[in-house]
Order: sequence, then C-alpha cells, then structure tokens
Amino acid sequence: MTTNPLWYKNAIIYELSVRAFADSNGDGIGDFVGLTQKLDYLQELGVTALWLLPFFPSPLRDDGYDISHYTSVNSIYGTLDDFKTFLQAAHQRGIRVIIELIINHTSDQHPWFERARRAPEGSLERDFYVWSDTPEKYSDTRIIFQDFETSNWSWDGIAKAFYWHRFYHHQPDLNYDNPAVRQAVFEVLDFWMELGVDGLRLDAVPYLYEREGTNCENLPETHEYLKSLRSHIDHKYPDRMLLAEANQWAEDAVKYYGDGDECHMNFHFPLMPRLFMSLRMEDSLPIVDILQHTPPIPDNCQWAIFLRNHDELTLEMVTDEDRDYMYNAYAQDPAMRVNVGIRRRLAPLLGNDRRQVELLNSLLFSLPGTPVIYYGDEIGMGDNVYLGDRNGVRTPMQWSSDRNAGFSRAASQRLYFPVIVDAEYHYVTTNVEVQSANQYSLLSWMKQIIALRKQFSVFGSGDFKFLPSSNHKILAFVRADEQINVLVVANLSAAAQTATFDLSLFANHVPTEMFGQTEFPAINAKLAPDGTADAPYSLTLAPYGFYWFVLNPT
Ligand SMILES: OC[C@H]1O[C@H](O[C@H]2O[C@H](CO)[C@@H](O)[C@H](O)[C@H]2O)[C@H](O)[C@@H](O)[C@@H]1O
Ligand SMILES: [Ca+2]
Repeated sequence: MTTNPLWYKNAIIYELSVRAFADSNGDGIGDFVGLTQKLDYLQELGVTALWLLPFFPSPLRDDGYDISHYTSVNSIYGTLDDFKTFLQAAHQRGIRVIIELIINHTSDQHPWFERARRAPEGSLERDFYVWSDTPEKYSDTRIIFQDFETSNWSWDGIAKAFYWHRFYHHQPDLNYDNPAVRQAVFEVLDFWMELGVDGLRLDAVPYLYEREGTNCENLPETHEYLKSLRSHIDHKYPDRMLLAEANQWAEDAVKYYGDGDECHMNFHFPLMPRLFMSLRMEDSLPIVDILQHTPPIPDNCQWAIFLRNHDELTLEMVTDEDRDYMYNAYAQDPAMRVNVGIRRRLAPLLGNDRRQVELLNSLLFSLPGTPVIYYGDEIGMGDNVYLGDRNGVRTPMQWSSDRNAGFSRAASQRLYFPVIVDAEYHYVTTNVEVQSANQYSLLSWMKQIIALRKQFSVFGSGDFKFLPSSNHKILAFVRADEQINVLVVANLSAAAQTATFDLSLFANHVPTEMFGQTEFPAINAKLAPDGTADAPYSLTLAPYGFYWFVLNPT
C-alpha cells in the first residue's frame, strides 16, 4: 500500500455486504473466506476501497446495525482470523478497507444494555443509555423509521423507565453525556485501527447527543466529540479516514468537515435524489441548484457520492413536492416504498435502460467527490421489493448461471435470501460470468469508466465549475487542475439534443473525447461586435448521451 494521507480523494469505493457476496462453506450465508476468494474480481473491476456493511455479532434485527459485541466477528461470517486474512489479502492487492463504526446505538442484547437496565438509577452503568420517566422529552425530534416505530421512546419493563432510540426500538441510543461511553467508543475505534482497517463509516452520526428544545441532530456537542475522535486518529493513525453518514441538508452536512479537523468525508445525501429527478424531468436544474447551494469544503475533505446503497433511496433531503414527484416517477407501486424512500436497485429504477444507467454512472464518476458503487449495480442486478424492510436490495451477488447464481452451494431454500429470478433480471443472464465474457456488457463498460476515471486525478481533486448551456436538458461542467481541463456534457433527455456553450476560456483548444480519443472540431474564437473574443461551441448529443472531453491547446 502506498502511503498517501489523501488517498480517499482518488478512491473508487465499492460497498458490499459480507453476507451477500460469496458463501465458501455452503451454509447459505456469505462469509469472509468467500469474500477473500472474490478479491481478484474486485481488483479487476478496478475499485480501490471496499466499504463493508456490519459484520459484528448481532441478533440481525437491522442487518447488523444492531451490534451486540463491538470487537469480534459474527460467527456466521467466520472468525477474526478470517477477517485479518481478508484484510491482508485486500491490502496486498492495493485495496483499502472501510468498516462500520456504529456508535449512535447498540442492540438491546448488548451486555452494556443488559447491565444498564438492571443498574441503579444514577450509576455510570445505567447511564450508558438515555433514560426518562416520561416519553415527552425531546418531542421536537423526528422519527426516522416511520413505517415501523411510533415514538423515539420505548418502555423497558426491567428498568421501569423509558429509553431513547432514533431507529428501531431494539436499538437503544448510547448516552454521550456519559464519559464512560465516550471512552468505550475510543477503545472500539482503537481495536479496529490497530488491526489495520483504513477507514470507518460513522453510522447515523448526527444523532449522538440529545438536548431539549432542539431536533437532537447536528448538535455542537456531537461535532466536538467527532473532532476529538479525529484528533486521536491524526495522532495515532495518520493515513486513516473517517466517513460520516450525515443524512442532512448541505449546509449542515458540511459542518461534519469542521475546518478540515472533523471527518475526512461525508455522503452527499441531497445530491443523490436530484440526479434521479433531473433525469426523469429532463432538466439539469435540480443538480445545478443543489450543487450551487453546497458550500465549499476544506481541501483535505471530500464528498462521497452515490446512486444507490443498502438502504432505501432516501427522500429525507428533498421538499414535500419533490418527494411526491420522486414517488410518482420511480415508485408507483406502494410495495416499492419504505419509510421515507424507495427500496429499489439502480437498474430497475431506470427501467433497465442501459443508456440511463450509463448516464447516471458517468455523472457519478465525474461530479466532484469520490464515487461509491453498490455491489451488484455494476452488472445491473434487479431487486425483490417483497422481501420486506430494505432486504429487496440485499439479495445474493449473482456470479454465474449455476445454482444459486454461483453464490452458494447450499440448497436453495437455505439461502439467507432468495436469488433474483424474475424474468428481466434472472441470475441466469444477469451475472458476472456472462458479462465478463461480453466486451459490450454493462460490467465491461463499468471497468472501462473506472479505469478512465483512475487515469485522471482531476476528477477526484480538481476544481469544478458549471458551464452555462443554451439547453437546460444538457448539463455541462468543467473539471480542472494545473495539468488538465476536462469538459463534461450530459444529455438528460430521452431525445437527441443540441446545445451551445461559451467556451471562450478555452479558445483555440481541441476537445478530445476521452473514451475513444476522438478529436472534435477546435474551439475557435470569434470577435464579438463589442470587440471581445467569443467562442460559441455547439454539440449534439444522442438520447441520454454524454461526453467527457480533454481540452488540449492547439
Ligand atoms: O443503524 C440504523 C440505520 O443507520 C443507517 O441509517 C441511515 O439510513 C436510514 C435509511 O434507512 C436513513 O434514513 C438515516 O438517516 C441514516 O442514518 C444505516 O445506513 C441503516 O442501514 C441502519 O438501519
Ligand atoms: Ca457461509
């Protein structure tokens, strides 16, 4: 591994679930040995970092986000030694590993909670969690899992008190006012850092503290605590990365960067639904508007941008009107909706239209930030919205046309979830083996765009500027650094479109299309009537077409 403390700025992150990836021992559940065997695939795909969903001991009532032991591996996925072997094998291939640090809450089966509910009131043990005699406190706080919970308080018959939880009732929130909790989290962090993991995704991080009269999100105390985690990391583990999961409006989200002294990365939640909105509305405005309203971030920080992940396509960061639009456009069947979002994968959301899948990926790989790919989306996997909760997007990875999609040798009934068998996305045709053999498959195209992105660090760390377009259906922007100028144009429309751009800044440059190395006509400066130089440049794009151009001086 090269030592570059800013590695995350030019990373390609691949999010995966150990459970869903590859089952080595035929019990129907993916495991670390299976994942290790698939590292060659991930290396060939070109990704440079893996983000692993939770793999810790857990009753699995929220797919592992309900931890019952912080410093070991759930035995269904293997042993801690299996994890270490995997980590070493990933590092040998130059692939970094990001794991989850779920510190807002634990499972109600965690020994800390078992101890707290029995401990005397006012004791440090009891105060590991947030208790109250009434469910009236913090009443300005929204409920996140609103299809499943009616309150952020639940009654505990053993403690004879209510406890606070932002998510499921079986996920009690830790109490950060207790110094013992703050210290315990440092110890968990040290454990995984000492093992050599490269990054931590800080799950549900805006909700650490509660204060009366607030919405209990993004509180100053939360930022102060995160800064203390960061300073600890900087002193002990200088090239590691903290990735916040702060599902917030951009003005609040940027606060998780501090002055470059808090988290290194944060997901851009408001951008994600607007990529889908712009596409269906055939209008660049939602994307332009949200990025123009995104404050600048410190140089050592980076957005994580994504199209889909393991959760619903969350619509928390849109207006009520936009949410209605998104439900109408992408989730007409109520079974496709859960909480405040849409539980579908990328390909089905886009009607399995290869052009739209490529277009959104072209934006994922060229807009400012580090792209995060969700496992299976690189082959256009389908979903199963009838599996409940968000499980429909968490089905086994489809490797081949063999039984169980090559994921497991178990009897099919034994798989943790069934593989996708509906006609359009059936694993017999939608799988890695079939697509690896076809140079025109989505998988081959994904390898190509990843390889191209990796050749040009300007995408990870260059400046970003919108280019006014005469046609609002065509989005245009420039990525630039001292070495290179890259022009990106993207047609959000289902019909062919033309647009004219003012490229006077690049007069006498030749655009070279980056995928095919084709030179386009030069950008010629003309003298405008007022004497200034003008360089209007016209482009025609196919339906959902896009171009990436390097602008070279003639
Ligand atoms: O650990 C509880 C949950 O934490 C994350 O949740 C995030 O996803 C929610 C949507 O499912 C979102 O609304 C919320 O703002 C986030 O914190 C995690 O990604 C979930 O899988 C998990 O259930
Ligand atoms: Ca297994």
